[in-house]
Amino acid sequence: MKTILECKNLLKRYGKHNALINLDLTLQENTIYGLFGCNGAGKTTLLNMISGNIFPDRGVINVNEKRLNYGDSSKEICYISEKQYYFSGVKVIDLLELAAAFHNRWDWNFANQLLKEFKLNPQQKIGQLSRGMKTILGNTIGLASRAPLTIYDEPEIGLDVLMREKFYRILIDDYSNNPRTILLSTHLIDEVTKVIEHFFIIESGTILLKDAVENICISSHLLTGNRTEIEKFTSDKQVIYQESYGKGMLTVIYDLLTEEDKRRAKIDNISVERLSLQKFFAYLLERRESSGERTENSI
Ligand SMILES: Nc1ncnc2c1ncn2[C@@H]1O[C@H](COP(=O)(O)OP(=O)(O)OP(=O)(O)O)[C@@H](O)[C@H]1O
Repeated sequence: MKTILECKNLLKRYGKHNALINLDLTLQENTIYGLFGCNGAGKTTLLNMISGNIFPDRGVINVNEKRLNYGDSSKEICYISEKQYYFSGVKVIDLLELAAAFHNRWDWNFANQLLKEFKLNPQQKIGQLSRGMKTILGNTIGLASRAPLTIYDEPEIGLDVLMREKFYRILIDDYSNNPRTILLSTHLIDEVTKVIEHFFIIESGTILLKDAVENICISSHLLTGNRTEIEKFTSDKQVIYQESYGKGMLTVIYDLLTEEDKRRAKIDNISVERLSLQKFFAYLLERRESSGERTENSI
């Protein structure tokens, strides 16, 4: 598979604070990715950098093997951020025309279909749209651009659950007919688990974990039971989180369990549960928070 985006050793400093440090990220063609991280982890800084809005203090960004230089914004990328400011006096149709002029693969038929589907009036001024409708407008541009790399920063802001489901359904349908690379940065991890194929977790400005969603589904387990039994059981496993209560223990592992492991767990009275990606993420970061592994990245 071809690489569409490569970020190498990115550093971005704001004063003494490193918003990004030693950050490497590679995205392949025709894949949907999730980007997750706590508030202030560096997601928006990274996405702004990829889309050329800010420039790294160090490191390299290549889009389709072409280096992104200072001041460049790649036509291969459509970046939709709900934190972006749209001129309030501009009409919906004017913004779509601007986007259409920039993106070579723009599809007007699809854009008009989306306006109807989302009940967006093309003649309405952006300043008159509700918070959710502004998000829908951004999401519509991202979809109709059909850009080789489409990046959404929190595409769910202001949307009710039905609208979020509708957006993700349309995204998947359109992606299956028009494959491209999509990067979704969101806090609603469970909602995108069915949409994304791979994910990245960013913490304190660097990538903490990357994997296929499928691997998390089969490898993340929550074990509860007697402390001594759990400690024995997990001695050869990758432990993500551990918490004792009385004689009991709760442990999260990131490992495949064999049939023999499952038999042993049953005999030792250890309960085994699969974890959702969102829960796994919460335990992973909770451990780092409580053990002090999570630090302020300053050099
Ligand atoms: N313009 C700026 N000036 C100074 N510090 C900044 C600036 N932009 C971001 N930061 C800092 O960089 C760090 C990363 O911020 P960023 O907005 O990338 O996080 P995020 O992961 O997108 O967070 P959230 O989920 O809350 O949107 C934070 O500590 C933030 O305070």
